[in-house]
Amino acid sequence: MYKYHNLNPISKVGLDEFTKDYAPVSTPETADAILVRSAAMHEMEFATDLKAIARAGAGVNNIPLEKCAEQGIVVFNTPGANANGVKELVIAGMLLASRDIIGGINWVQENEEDGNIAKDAEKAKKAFAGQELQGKKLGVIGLGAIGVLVANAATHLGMDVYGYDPYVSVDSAWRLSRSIHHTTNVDEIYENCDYITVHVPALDSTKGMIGKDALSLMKEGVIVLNFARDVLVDSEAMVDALVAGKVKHYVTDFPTPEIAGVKGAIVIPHLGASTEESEDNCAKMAVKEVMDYLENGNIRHSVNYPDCDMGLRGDKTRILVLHHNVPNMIGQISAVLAKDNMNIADLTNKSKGKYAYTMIDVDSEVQEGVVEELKQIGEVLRVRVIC
Ligand SMILES: NC(=O)C1=CN([C@@H]2O[C@H](COP(=O)(O)OP(=O)(O)OC[C@H]3O[C@@H](n4cnc5c(N)ncnc54)[C@H](O)[C@@H]3O)[C@@H](O)[C@H]2O)C=CC1
Ligand SMILES: O=C(O)C(=O)COP(=O)(O)O
Repeated sequence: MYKYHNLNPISKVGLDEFTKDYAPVSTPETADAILVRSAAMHEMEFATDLKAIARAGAGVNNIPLEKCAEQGIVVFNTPGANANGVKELVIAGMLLASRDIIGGINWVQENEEDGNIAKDAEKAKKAFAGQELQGKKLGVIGLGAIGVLVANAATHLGMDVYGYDPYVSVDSAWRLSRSIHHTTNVDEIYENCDYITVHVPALDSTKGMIGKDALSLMKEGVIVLNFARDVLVDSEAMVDALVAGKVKHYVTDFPTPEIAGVKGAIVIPHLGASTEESEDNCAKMAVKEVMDYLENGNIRHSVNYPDCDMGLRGDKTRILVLHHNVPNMIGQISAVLAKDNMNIADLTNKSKGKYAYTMIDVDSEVQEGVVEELKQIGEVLRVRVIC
């Protein structure tokens, strides 16, 4: 029986994918796998039983990826599974920043007792007029699962869309509408666009990317949208730009004490992926990833180990070795197996950055002594045998 622990509430539709071989546990200490959304895991200590963490979502900045890799814990995410939910809220964010929908609705609520409200609304409405999206320039920074959907949708609203992503994947490039202008210089977006939306992960290289310098290049009255992570935008610089009117609206999905309440900021409490569909999609994908890893050792959509797939285990014994990506690992691993006269039926080795993964199917049982010898190989981080 495998055990899993939910660190955040996870959609039941996803959890229903677990077979009868899986049981939830109320604390993470005995879990084989943890399912998580945005809960902060950086301060957590991980028990030795823990083999996998699945982020039901995209951003993994709440998880200590390297610490997990060093402990042989594979971290998964669910790329694209909540992208449509975010895309729709970004479009809503653009509309909220373009028309004073919030001001108008507030006016109606404040005047709900007014028996003459229909007539008074016609007089009041000029205070809430706005602009249209059609014909405006939109810059999309980061053309991954979300950025591509936002860019394509915006073209259907009649926007003139510019995309920037120096690491764009082939898949994303294929999905991108041909009418989107590809730019290789992000400054072009800052200088020319009326709306700028950021869809990059929070990395050391992206933190603070929308700071004083970027803001100074932008057009007067620009609208900036951030549905990716708070740290991408330098709060102090953004508050100054809002106060000065340089940025007309900053629409963000990430409330912080610095930004909440600042005039011109439209702040949403991290609702991008909070739709039934996104929650179900993410949970289903996360559960499937966990089951395939625990039962077959296959890794798909990991963010700290290479993807590696040998299909269903069948009647073979499968040895899984998580190790550093250094020379002579396969030689040392197969030498241990050869010493014990074990026949390798199939072997796959993949690497990703500092880490690598070797999957081996053997025809015979694996003795405990062999597992111990494999663990003794320097640079091996974890050995698991499924039989
Ligand atoms: N508000 C919400 O509820 C949600 C927020 N997110 C956030 O949005 C981010 C993006 O999500 P996805 O599109 O699903 O991820 P993704 O991994 O599909 O796309 C990210 C893209 O950013 C690009 N990129 C990386 N560094 C860049 C840079 N310096 N400049 C330009 N492009 C760069 C990558 O090449 C990739 O194409 C996530 O990392 C997460 O932080 C994701 C889902 C929900
Ligand atoms: O998937 C992401 O990166 C998100 O930001 C969504 O977060 P959530 O699962 O709604 O806590």
